[in-house]
Amino acid sequence: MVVVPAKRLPLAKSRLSPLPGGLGGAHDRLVLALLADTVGAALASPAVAGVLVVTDDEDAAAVVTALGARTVPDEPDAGLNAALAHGARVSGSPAVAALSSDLPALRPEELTAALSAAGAAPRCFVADAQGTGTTLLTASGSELAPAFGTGSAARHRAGGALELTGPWPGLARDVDTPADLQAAAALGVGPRTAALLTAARCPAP
Ligand SMILES: Nc1nc2c(ncn2[C@@H]2O[C@H](COP(=O)(O)OP(=O)(O)OP(=O)(O)O)[C@@H](O)[C@H]2O)c(=O)[nH]1
Ligand SMILES: C=C(OP(=O)(O)O)C(=O)O
Repeated sequence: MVVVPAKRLPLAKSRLSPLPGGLGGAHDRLVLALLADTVGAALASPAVAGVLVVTDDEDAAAVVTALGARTVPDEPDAGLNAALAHGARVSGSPAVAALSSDLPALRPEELTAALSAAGAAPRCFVADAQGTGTTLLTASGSELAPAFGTGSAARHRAGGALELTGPWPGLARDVDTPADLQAAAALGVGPRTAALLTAARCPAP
């Protein structure tokens, strides 16, 4: 089971503001598109039994539910790691993966390969493109013990999780800033993010 966290849209991804060019004013729609493309790619991986999104945002919940994910309220309301631990508990699954919700360039094959590689150890993680953050943390027969946040790769490493590396540029490419969004677009993003970027380049008359 893959657990994906999502804050309320207006509060999430504050580093993405101000958005460039034609994307101005589209913050919530962009955050939702990033989430939906991430969840869509995860659901398309045959290695994924299901996706559970931990969120209190009704719009986000409606969109990911339509894609085939389950949702659960962020009952702890105590930050990202509490939300992930809650999702892992609620999932009831012995094999859980926490996946960042801002990976619009994620390809199902990348996640399939990373989850397969994760069989090598009880806890594994994939670092973000900068090498300092984490985009995927897996646990099988072990507590997830998420330690996401700035510098999380070092914490997950120090906590005994095995670092996985592979040809997974979309899995590593999290989007925190407008420059990250450009880098993701260069890799190729999922349909919802792509539609927003296209509309921003070619505004309706
Ligand atoms: N359910 C839930 N999700 C969270 C929480 N905090 C962060 N997230 C989600 O976790 C993901 C990664 O978190 P960050 O990259 O730190 O995101 P952020 O706090 O929205 O971003 P900034 O405001 O730019 O720092 C984002 O998609 C958030 O929506 C939380 O308390 N609960
Ligand atoms: C939440 C994390 O980072 P960011 O704030 O870059 O998304 C992380 O990498 O653990």
